[in-house]
Amino acid sequence: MHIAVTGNIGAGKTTLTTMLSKHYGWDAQFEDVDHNPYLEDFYADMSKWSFALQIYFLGSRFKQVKEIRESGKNIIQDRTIYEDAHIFAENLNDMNLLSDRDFKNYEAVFTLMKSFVSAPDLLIYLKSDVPNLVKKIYKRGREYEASISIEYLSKLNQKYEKWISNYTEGKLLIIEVDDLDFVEKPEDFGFILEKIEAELNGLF
Ligand SMILES: Nc1ncnc2c1ncn2[C@@H]1O[C@H](COP(=O)(O)OP(=O)(O)O)[C@@H](O)[C@H]1O
Ligand SMILES: Nc1ncnc2c1ncn2[C@H]1C[C@H](O)[C@@H](COP(=O)(O)O)O1
Repeated sequence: MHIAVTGNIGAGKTTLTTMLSKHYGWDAQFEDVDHNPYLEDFYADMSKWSFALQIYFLGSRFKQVKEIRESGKNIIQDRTIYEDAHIFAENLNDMNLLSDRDFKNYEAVFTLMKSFVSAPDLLIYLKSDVPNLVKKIYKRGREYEASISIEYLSKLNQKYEKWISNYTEGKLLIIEVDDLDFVEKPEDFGFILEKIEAELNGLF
């Protein structure tokens, strides 16, 4: 079984992925953030580094897709390859931080890769509003993310809403996380587990 957790920066994907992986004993796959050679430079100068960063994330996410296909294990994945293309790359192009020429080049590679990608059995979307995202990004305290603007987060949120409302590739569970503290409150984590198990009824 392949479950993926999706959502904007700071929504709680990594935290929930870690908790679910421990709870169910599933393998977890995380984004390449700490060893990412472009992320810090990207936040310092988005226009200069956007193409290099997108290609890097695309490659690392495709490697994960391949591992998921080959492992035959139950896996929970922190963010999907779809988000790189439909949320981040598209938004950078809209904001003129990724040129049309580079975006077309990127899309051609993504389209090729997509034919090898299977959708997760369940996609869990952590929906959050921008003030809460800002709070959580601040709480996490990665220095290079201090430059993330409200405008950038809002545009990403709009892209998420559009993408999720058209998502038909597999089962989808939307969880509004702003009033949930699944880190400190076991009952909030229990609420999420109940929702997941209802969606996966029969597969457990
Ligand atoms: N529901 C929640 N309640 C309380 N704190 C949370 C919640 N979700 C995430 N956090 C905290 O917010 C920060 C960002 O969460 P993280 O899992 O890194 O988000 P993401 O992977 O989506 O960017 C972390 O410090 C995490 O502990
Ligand atoms: N495809 C991407 N383009 C730009 N930035 C990205 C992409 N994928 C992830 N990121 C950034 C956003 C955050 O700063 C870090 C980690 O993501 P998070 O949502 O906090 O798990 O990488």
